Amino acid sequence: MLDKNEIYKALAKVNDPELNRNLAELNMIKEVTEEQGNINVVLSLTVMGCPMKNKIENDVVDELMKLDGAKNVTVKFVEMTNEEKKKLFSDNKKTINDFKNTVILAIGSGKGGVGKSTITANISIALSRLGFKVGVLDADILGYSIPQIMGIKDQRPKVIGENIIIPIEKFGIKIISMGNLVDDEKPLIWRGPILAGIFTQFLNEVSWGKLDFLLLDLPPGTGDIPLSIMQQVNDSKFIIVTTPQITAKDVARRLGYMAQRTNTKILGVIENMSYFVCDKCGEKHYIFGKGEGLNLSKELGVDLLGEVPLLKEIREGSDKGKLPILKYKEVERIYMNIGENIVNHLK
Ligand SMILES: Nc1ncnc2c1ncn2[C@@H]1O[C@H](COP(=O)(O)OP(=O)(O)OP(=O)(O)O)[C@@H](O)[C@H]1O
Repeated sequence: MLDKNEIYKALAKVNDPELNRNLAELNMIKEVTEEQGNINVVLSLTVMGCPMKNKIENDVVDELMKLDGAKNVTVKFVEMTNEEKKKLFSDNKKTINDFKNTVILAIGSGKGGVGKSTITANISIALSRLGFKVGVLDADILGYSIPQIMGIKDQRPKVIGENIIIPIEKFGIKIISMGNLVDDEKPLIWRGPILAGIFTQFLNEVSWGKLDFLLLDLPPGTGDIPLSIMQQVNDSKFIIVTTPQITAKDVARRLGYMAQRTNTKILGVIENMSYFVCDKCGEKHYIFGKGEGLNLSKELGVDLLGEVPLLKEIREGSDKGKLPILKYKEVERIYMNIGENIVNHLK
């Protein structure tokens, strides 16, 4: 006869792949019986048509068959009662994510249109290529552009029960954006507190799973929303994006000071649209000015993490939902370099 505790311990090693928590934590183990090595398990699911049913079943069989004396495993599924579902969702509401081992990088710019979302999307790929599990939270709730840039405009995240959202996955990156939840044609007219609430929901009610990096694409500006985000996310690190233009740098510096006042560590500055290399003469032209990214980093006492040139391929790739890092060698080199710099600065 097998030890029941051992069976429960083995079952606790199996995760629900969507909710990223184990079967015991989710109260999914309804019944366990065992006779002469034949183990019968009854598991309760949120919905009977759960697409992860087969995966869960296989994982349970794999784990239980590892036990000494296990001869055969049968898994049956039943559906949770409404009461059980309610309890599951309310229990998991605040605790679904554990960011203990996640570096939260807030990417902000101060001035709008300097390329913060483009940089967020491309460095998510760079970090993923370096072997990290990465999520992107588009905190620019009203002015979202991540779905367009990452080519997921027509996708919708799955919602389980009342309050667990499964992020969209593209290129191995988990992504959530308001743009995938609303009708693109209609203007959004929410004010500060509602926007802050949506951000909190994105953070707590999206099932992010185990992430090494969560990138927050902040809205432009130095107002309420970036401030409330910095206050809500303990221990986030800030990356400031600017162009070499004085006006962009001045607003970026204000954002930097705001970060410092809220005790948010600034990891570094990325200068975007630094220069343009002429197709014909091959020379660098400093269209928006020169060196202000470096100046800003010095003023804030941090490093310049990289300089991204103004490239037609970057603009075209973003407009078409085709990430330029995946298509152009030169762009790949630049963003991979920034990804490596980020990692090195965290060491
Ligand atoms: N290095 C670059 N070279 C060419 N075009 C770029 C570059 N970086 C960004 N762009 C283009 O600039 C525009 C603005 O970029 P993006 O949307 O990323 O800026 P943002 O700072 O996130 O804007 P917002 O303030 O609206 O959030 C986009 O059309 C994008 O394709």
